[in-house]
This record gives sequence, structure tokens and C-alpha cells, in this order.
Amino acid sequence: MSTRPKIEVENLRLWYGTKPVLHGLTFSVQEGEILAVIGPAQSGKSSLLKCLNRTIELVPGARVEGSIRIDGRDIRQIRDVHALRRRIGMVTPLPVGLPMSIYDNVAFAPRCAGITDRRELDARVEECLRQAALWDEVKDRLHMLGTKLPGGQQQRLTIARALSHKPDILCLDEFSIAIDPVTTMRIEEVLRELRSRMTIILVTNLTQQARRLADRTLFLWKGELVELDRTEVIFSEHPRDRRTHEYVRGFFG
Ligand SMILES: Nc1ncnc2c1ncn2[C@@H]1O[C@H](COP(=O)(O)OP(=O)(O)OP(=O)(O)O)[C@@H](O)[C@H]1O
Repeated sequence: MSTRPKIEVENLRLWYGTKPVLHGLTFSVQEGEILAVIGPAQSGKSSLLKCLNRTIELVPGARVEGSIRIDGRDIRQIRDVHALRRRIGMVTPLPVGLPMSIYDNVAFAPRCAGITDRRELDARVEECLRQAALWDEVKDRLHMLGTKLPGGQQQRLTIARALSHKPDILCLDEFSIAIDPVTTMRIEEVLRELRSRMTIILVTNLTQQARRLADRTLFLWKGELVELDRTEVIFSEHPRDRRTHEYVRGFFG
């Protein structure tokens, strides 16, 4: 992990209509680290991810204050919002396969980016499916409908699609909610492999998943950043805040 901040969030506030949801978050994410964001339901974890890729702008009535910088640049100043979103791969809780073949699911973004050469596309599809630990299972049926895959494979296909943009940041929102423990472990291995190449933000209700994977863990509670520290500190007997201790021990959630 480098010590260069990839993402710098400063005094980030969010409202849906008049309802305050994020209350002035300030933190940074280092290049090449896995940062876990944990917290009970409705704490604002998914909303935070939406602020990062500016999809929050698609939510009627949402208002954002404060700043987010990626590689030192304020994301509000990025004119081409689609270019920003391509840099940030997003994996949602339930797999969202496009109604097309496995191959086309992964080739979709590169084609949109203008790649037409078949060999280049083949190579990109294979690379992304390998990175998502899915290649060996699907290489002989790439032209099968992606949505026909079982849930765990579909979620890995979603990851392959997120990687097909060649993002330098990968955000995962409760990626294991609909998949079995064995597939979850495989994807966790994939994330450990990917961390050397990209910065990863992992939103999870599973505190033990954060403990297994994250370099640092941020505890969000009712839109407030309660504590951010190295994961072993957050899960130790003595995190800084009593609420962190109670949450990770399962006293509330
Ligand atoms: N589009 C929306 N319009 C209005 N309120 C919303 C919207 N999306 C989320 N909220 C509210 O914002 C708050 C934070 O929700 P968010 O989904 O960000 O939390 P979360 O920590 O990701 O929760 P969960 O773990 O249940 O997914 C909740 O009170 C939720 O009801």
C-alpha cells in the first residue's frame, strides 16, 4: 500500500430532501488499500458510495456539500461524469447481469470505449474473467446468457464487468449478500489479489469480512464517522470509541 491519498473526503454532508444522512465526513483512502466501511443498516454506507461516483446526482432531492478529491482533483470539477464513473468500478448487492452473453457482458464497456478489434476484446474479456476468478468455469460457454449463471457466478460476472472499465477504484456494496460462503471466500481471495492494482472500498454489514480483508476500517453510525483506524485496532478490545467496541462485538446492529 502506498501512502499517497487516492481519495480525500472533506466535511461531506448529504441530505435527501430535508433529511440529513451524512453529517460531515472527513477521511482519506490510500492508494492500493482496502478500506472497509461498516455500520448498521441505514447508516449511509451506500449513500457514501453514490457520492463517490456522483450517481447521487441522479437521486431527486439529494443535496451534497463538502468535497471529494480523487488523485487531488475535486470530482465536482470533472466535466465528463461518465469518465469519472468508468474510473470507479461499482459492484452492487445483487448481481445485475445485462441480458446478453457472458462474453458480451464483459465486452460491453470496452466496445463502448471504441475497442472493436476482436483479439483485443477477447484478451480483455479473458483478463477480466480471470481477475474475477470465473474464467475456468465459463471459458467453454462464453456465449451462454449471463443471467442464466447461478448467483455466485453472476456476482463474479458483475465483478468482471466492473473491472472491464479498467477502474483504479473498486467499490463493493454488500457483495456477498446473495451468495454462498464458499463463493464469498473465493471473491475475498480475488479482492486480496486485486488490491495491489487498485484501491478498494468494501461496504459490508459482515464485520468479520472487514476483519479478514481490510487494511483499515471505518465505522459509520447514523451518518456519523465514529472511528477510522487500522482494522486490528477497530477489532481490538480497545478501539477509541465505546460504540465501535459494542458494534463489532454484536451488541447492536
Ligand atoms: N433515494 C433515497 N431517498 C430518500 N432517502 C433515502 C434514499 N436512499 C437512502 N435513503 C435514506 O438514507 C439513509 C441511509 O441509507 P443508505 O442506504 O445509504 O444506508 P446503508 O448504511 O447503506 O443501509 P443498508 O445497510 O441498509 O443498505 C436511510 O435512512 C435511507 O432510508
